[in-house]
Amino acid sequence: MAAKRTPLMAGNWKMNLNHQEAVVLVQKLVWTLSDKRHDYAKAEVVVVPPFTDLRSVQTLVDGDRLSIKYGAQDVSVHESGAYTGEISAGMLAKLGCSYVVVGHSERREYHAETDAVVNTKAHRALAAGMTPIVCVGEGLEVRQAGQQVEHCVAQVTGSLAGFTAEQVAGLVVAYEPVWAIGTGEVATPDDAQEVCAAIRASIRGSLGDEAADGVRVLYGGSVKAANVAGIMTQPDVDGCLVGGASLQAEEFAGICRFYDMPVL
Ligand SMILES: O=C[C@H](O)COP(=O)(O)O
Repeated sequence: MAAKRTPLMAGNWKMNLNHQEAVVLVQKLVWTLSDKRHDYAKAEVVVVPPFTDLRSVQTLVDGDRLSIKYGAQDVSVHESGAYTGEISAGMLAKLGCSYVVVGHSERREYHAETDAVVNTKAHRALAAGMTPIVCVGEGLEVRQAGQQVEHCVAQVTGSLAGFTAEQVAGLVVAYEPVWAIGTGEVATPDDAQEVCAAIRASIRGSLGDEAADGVRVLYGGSVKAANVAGIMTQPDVDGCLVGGASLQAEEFAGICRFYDMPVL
């Protein structure tokens, strides 16, 4: 019998909102979810603010015993030392982060992160007690050549190297087609399912049922409250990694409550 995977809705704020704005957004989000009687068993809710906001978010979440979790957008490949500007996994764990996004396409594109770098970051996060959200996804040219499955499976294989089946069962992989990020161009539910299913199948092939049935595979790319329900009907999509729409409390709360949204 396959493990039941709790859906996960993670809001990646990217380089938006200072620490004061972060507190306001988290308060609004939690209030909206509570007003709508959000069932956290139906969707885990995570915010992923910039590093500079994390202490304020931690204070709010801990002080008010909020049910949401939070994470970081990146982590250093190094454990500690003379690496100016870097943030270590230990520092993020100390701030109470549950998750760390690694290998986002914007890091791969603007900071030339390879699968090997992403793999090291994922290991750093897990070793510090946090769950990596390992991002993969194809650009437009790859999609037009019909190579999206091979491309994403290769990224997953490289990015998850060295993890055991038991570890992978607790990880999160996010499929984000680059052509759908911030463009308003959302992949169809079938597009999302095709690649998410292929990722799970490849994990099943290499690490077995425990890893494949446990790992949560998210979709990301122009997700909104209006289109989330259709995406979430797909059997291999376990949640969403949301960018722009996570900056608005009402909109992100609607995404978290995908189970009450109409399938359009
Ligand atoms: O991390 C989030 C993704 O890049 C999606 O961003 P978006 O929802 O603004 O398209």
